[in-house]
Amino acid sequence: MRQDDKVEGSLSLGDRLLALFGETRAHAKARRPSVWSGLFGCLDDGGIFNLSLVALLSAVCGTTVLLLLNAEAREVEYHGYSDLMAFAFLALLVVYRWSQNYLIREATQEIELALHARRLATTRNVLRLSLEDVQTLGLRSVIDGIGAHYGTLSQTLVPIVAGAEGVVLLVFMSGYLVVLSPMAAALTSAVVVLTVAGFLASRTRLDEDMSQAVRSEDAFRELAEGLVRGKKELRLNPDKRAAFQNDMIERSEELAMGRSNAAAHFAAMLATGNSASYLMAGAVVFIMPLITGVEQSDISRIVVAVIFLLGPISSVVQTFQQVTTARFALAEIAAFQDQVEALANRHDADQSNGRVPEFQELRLNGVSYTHAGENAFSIRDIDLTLRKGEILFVTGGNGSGKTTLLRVITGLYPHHDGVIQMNGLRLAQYPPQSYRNLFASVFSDFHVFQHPYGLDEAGLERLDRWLVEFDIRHKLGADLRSIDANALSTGQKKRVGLALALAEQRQILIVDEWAADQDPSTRKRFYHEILPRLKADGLTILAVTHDDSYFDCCDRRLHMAEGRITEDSEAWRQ
Ligand SMILES: Nc1ncnc2c1ncn2[C@@H]1O[C@H](COP(=O)(O)OP(=O)(O)OP(=O)(O)O)[C@@H](O)[C@H]1O
Repeated sequence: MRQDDKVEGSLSLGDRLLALFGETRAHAKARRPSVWSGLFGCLDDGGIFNLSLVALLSAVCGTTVLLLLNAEAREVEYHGYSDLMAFAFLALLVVYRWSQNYLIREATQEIELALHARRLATTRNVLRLSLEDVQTLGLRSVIDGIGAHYGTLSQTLVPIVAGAEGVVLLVFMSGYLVVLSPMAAALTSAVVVLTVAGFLASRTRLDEDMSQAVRSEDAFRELAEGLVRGKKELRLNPDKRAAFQNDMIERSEELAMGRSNAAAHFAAMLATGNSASYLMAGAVVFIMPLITGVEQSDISRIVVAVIFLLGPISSVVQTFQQVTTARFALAEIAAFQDQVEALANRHDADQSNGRVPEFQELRLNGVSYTHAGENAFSIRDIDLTLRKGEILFVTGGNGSGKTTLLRVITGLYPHHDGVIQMNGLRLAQYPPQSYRNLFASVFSDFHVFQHPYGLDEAGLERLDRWLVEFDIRHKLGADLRSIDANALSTGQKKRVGLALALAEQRQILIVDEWAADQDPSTRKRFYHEILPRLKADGLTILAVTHDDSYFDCCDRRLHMAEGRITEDSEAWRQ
């Protein structure tokens, strides 16, 4: 089933079940139903109604098993063993098992599908975001927002659904207890009410503990990443290693404290809830006969009923922890979803893959862009013209703004000021996809995906040819639909990156210090053979380079310093 269609449309059963968790998403409240309207709204589509019927069936079976056991225990004394009762008992057990299994399976499946739809919608929105928005969100927040929090939530689903079923069972068994002994029923209700009240009273503290634990986890995860990424530096320098280890110990302690504070709260609740349950059974045996003069045979039946109640009570108490965890994860998911949605709606309404124009000329007049943050770096007053078939080099010192300029030109960053014209037509601040379709790029922080997305059979053939050309084909498997870039050196990976970019057959090629990691002969071939050949094929090339011995291999060179173009020189071939 495709969930995409459900995302914007009516609420699915899973969404309605999630609403029962208590949706905390601010603007979602307008769209989503309250717990009760969510519940009753479901009666229309039969979803929750069906699940409620199965939960009732399960509770009726569970209670009847208890009733039957109590009745049979008394009958055996007078009339002996009954085949019919034994058969009824087994039949009830079978139905009980089926209904419980069905309820948990169906409910968790529906919720997982709803979560899948949300994850999909958020992923879609993240794909719509501009590069600067994704950089603002940060890698970890994206990974958590579409991954980790969903994992946490998923782990709580089975216990929560089982707990919900426990609540229904509890109600039915309590009803039976009322019939047996109103006094015992009152004791049971008192225990349940006190446990729930205790949980609700400490919920704010629990939420704070959870937030603290999550913050500590984030900090620890960052360190754990450093443990792998910075392995070389740590391995070579014992002082660095010791200081890093101390930091890890501190963070780990913080994490342990955060987690154990939350666990301590739950433990106290669990222990109190369980002890109170046993106290309740004790009161039935030791105190009730003194107060009410109840008969011994009735006491036995009440005790059996109370013992049967202990299971659901304990399961409901344990569910509190899961519900808190689930609500927390859901709130984090919703907050991220809202943040991404707001960013995605702010601009870039263009989602079309529009017709790619025939590139003739790109002109920038007084263009500027400023990075986010305090004292952020800007590129300013950029004037440049790029014509079809040109090779344009951008040079300049580290941090002079070359990469930033390339990202503005490609539309990855919006231009904050000035005018960009393509073939004489002014571009919007966030240029449309049809414009971005002009470019293929190998930025210095490029990524090689596991699969060459976007390449059809003809594209794969082109990729194959370029890989052979760059003498890297033999390092990849026979089937280019799967690429393992982890086994490649930095220079080799860049060759694969360039081959992938060229296989896309775009009109403008952007390369950011591509040759920096290549051996001298490959570098020479790149500047003296590959670039001229691409130019001859009609490609326009925009390259950032520090290779001053090859500065003559372009048609024009722009030099940048402190975010401005300080030189724009033609005819470097003279
Ligand atoms: N995402 C970002 N957020 C904030 N500042 C940034 C960001 N990316 C780059 N900068 C800043 O912008 C400035 C220019 O960076 P840029 O990468 O454009 O320089 P560059 O000329 O390509 O440098 P290099 O030759 O070292 O690659 C730097 O001071 C950098 O710190």
